[in-house]
Amino acid sequence: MNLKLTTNSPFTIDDSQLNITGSKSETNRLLLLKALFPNITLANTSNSDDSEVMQKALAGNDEIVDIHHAGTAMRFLTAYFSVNEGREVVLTGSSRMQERPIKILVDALRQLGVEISYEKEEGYPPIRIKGKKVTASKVNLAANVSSQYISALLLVASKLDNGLELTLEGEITSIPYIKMTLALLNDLDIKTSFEGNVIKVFPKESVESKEMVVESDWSSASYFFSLVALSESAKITLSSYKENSLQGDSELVSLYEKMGVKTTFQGNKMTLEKVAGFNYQDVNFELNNTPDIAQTIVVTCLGLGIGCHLTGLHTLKIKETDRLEALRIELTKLGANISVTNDSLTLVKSENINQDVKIGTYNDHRMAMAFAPLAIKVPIIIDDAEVVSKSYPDFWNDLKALNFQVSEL
Ligand SMILES: O=C(O)C1=C[C@@H](OP(=O)(O)O)[C@@H](O)[C@H](O)C1
Ligand SMILES: C=C(OP(=O)(O)O)C(=O)O
Repeated sequence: MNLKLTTNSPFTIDDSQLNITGSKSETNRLLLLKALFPNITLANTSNSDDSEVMQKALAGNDEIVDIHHAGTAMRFLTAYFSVNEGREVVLTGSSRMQERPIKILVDALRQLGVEISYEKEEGYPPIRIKGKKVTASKVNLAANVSSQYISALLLVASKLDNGLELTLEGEITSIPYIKMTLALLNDLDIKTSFEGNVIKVFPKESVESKEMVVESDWSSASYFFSLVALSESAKITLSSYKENSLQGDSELVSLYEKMGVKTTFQGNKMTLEKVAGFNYQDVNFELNNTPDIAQTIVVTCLGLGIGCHLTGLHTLKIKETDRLEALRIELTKLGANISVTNDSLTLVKSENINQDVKIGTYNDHRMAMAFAPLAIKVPIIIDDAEVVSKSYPDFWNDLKALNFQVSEL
């Protein structure tokens, strides 16, 4: 489905309200923890495809489990099935998922005595897992490729007889996601420690019954930070968000202050407002902690006519697509002067943006959503627009509610 996006000009948003679905990251952690500790209950869970496949995989008893494009489901379930004694599964995914490396996690689980083999290519899904009782408790693994390998081990650790001690090697990437995992374990009174490059999780047979309420998704909120930044004037209130969030992408507040967006909090509501008369300057951001908002930010900069230099982007090439290359190709189509390296991106400021460009989305929900706010500046076409359902199924309806004209081509 191709969608053409346009807006009135100048584009203004009066005091609009939106309720955003639960965090995909928090939800997929809590779905696994609920499988280990069935007496916890969950509220405000994500309605994303990724959480749906996670839920289905945990509820089923299939010999072949297909998690499609869901990276956290692939990684977290690899650990889950590994410690599920007596269960043998083949864990697979989309063709792109079969290009996203999992060797670091498989090697770590093999250190713990788990039997895992590759069905196709060495180092990549699909993998065959023979679950076993794990008594080993020490493991080393590289921490500079994906934090999800670490979170996967941490999530199952408390159910191991002797807990788990992880020694992380190299620079630790996407740290806020590791901290999110530990915070959720701590919420369930599971004892952990994180000192230097060593993380410990202590054994815990059972937890107190408790309702775990998922905060709405900050990565999904990023598209409204961009939309407010690009508007003539705008005020949008989003729920339900916390000022002190477990999600690293809450850094959006300070990042978008530098692009003319003021954020205030009241209870579980977050209000974004365009700052009138803002003095825009080129921006330089280090995004090692917040990789998922890189696409949002660079498109905002293009729309504002400012330059940007973004670093800490080394994980982008192994996500839903090679996001650096996808950005370079699609921004070039819009007339942008863009260059990328293995871990950075530079946009030279420009006033001109080509209109009616068809944006390729590469099976990547964030390519579709990051480029959508640019319709405030020029008419734009989004190819394969359904991809948004990976994390935010209601995205196009929410844009329509903000007076975007969204028409199917
Ligand atoms: O743990 C998580 O929920 C996630 C971790 C990040 O991946 P990396 O750790 O591979 O950067 C992020 O990109 C992804 O959207 C969700
Ligand atoms: C990279 C992402 O998710 P995953 O790694 O879970 O596929 C994302 O949502 O941007």
